[in-house]
Amino acid sequence: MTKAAVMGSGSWGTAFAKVLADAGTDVMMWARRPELAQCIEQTNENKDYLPGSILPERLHATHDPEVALANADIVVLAVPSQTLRGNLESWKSMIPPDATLLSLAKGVESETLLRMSQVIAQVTKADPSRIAVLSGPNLAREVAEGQPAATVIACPDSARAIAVQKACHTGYFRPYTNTDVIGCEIGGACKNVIALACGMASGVGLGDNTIASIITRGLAEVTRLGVATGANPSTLAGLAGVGDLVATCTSPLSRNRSFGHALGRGGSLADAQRAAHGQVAEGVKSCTSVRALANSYGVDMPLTNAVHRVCHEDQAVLDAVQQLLGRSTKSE
Ligand SMILES: NC(=O)c1ccc[n+]([C@@H]2O[C@H](COP(=O)([O-])OP(=O)(O)OC[C@H]3O[C@@H](n4cnc5c(N)ncnc54)[C@H](O)[C@@H]3O)[C@@H](O)[C@H]2O)c1
Ligand SMILES: O=P(O)(O)OC[C@H](O)CO
Repeated sequence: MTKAAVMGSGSWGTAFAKVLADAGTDVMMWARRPELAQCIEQTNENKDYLPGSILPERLHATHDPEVALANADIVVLAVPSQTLRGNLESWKSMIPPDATLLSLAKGVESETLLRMSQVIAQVTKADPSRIAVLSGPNLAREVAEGQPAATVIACPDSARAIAVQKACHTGYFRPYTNTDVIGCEIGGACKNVIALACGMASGVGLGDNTIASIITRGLAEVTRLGVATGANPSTLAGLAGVGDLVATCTSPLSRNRSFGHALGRGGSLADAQRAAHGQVAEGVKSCTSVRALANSYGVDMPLTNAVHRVCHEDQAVLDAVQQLLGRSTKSE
């Protein structure tokens, strides 16, 4: 029997732990707060992050990372991208030496501009063949409800990707394998920034033509960055690229889109943060690191730059829209 440790009990950590358990994998979830671990263990529900979703009996929770990680075949990293390094520093000595390390986080580290798989390799010294990422159109609430969804598991070692695929394949969750870790990670981190832009546009009252234009031109700039950093462009035309962009940019369930919407309605960054109820909208921080990464490769990302100006340079959304439309014309 495959054993998975899911390190992080937020919305996606919990929903993905449920997928693993539904697929027949033994799951131990780690929660940062002892009271949340106890509540999940006693009630089979994560009342803070996924209220109303009943978790399978074979899913257990603990506050002790040593207990969670013991004998794990798959270690699922389900914490925000900006805390992953610190978390791994405290967990690395407890991680079984041959476990596959699977990242769920969608971001680029602020200080180093590293993707999550690079952070994992740097901190744990694990060979990259042991490091996998999972990314796709996977809004936690829908997945927890058992609504059909597909995803991508990318790992340089195809045998490990297939083992993870088996561990999380259910009647409603369909994972595809891939070896393009870079493409999946760039797609996942950048779509959050583009979803902020879509939320901002809808917040100021703009309609579907605008949203479709942002998604399409967003995909163009994400693909430029992906190709520059070594991704296969076809990955970005797949579930981890266009698939996740469409889900995140159009769904009211997306925290990034909702956050952008609140800014577009005239709220401050602090207001939008309060409305997120402590949940992470990764694009707010990743717009800075994605912009810096793009600059370091000489890649033009006008939408990402606009999101950065609104989030961190106090530009009004309508001024950002005007600035984008005022750029010189070019071919598609
Ligand atoms: N929610 C989704 O629908 C979804 C889907 C796919 C991917 N993701 C990605 O998965 C990652 C995790 O997202 P989530 O939705 O579970 O986030 P969340 O905000 O719902 O939960 C984050 C979890 O991390 C914990 N946490 C926060 N700060 C921490 C710290 N310093 N140390 C340890 N734990 C800390 C919180 O207690 C919480 O359990 C993000 O990168 C997100 O982009 C989310
Ligand atoms: O709620 P968001 O904006 O963090 O997006 C959730 C997922 O990444 C969608 O695939």
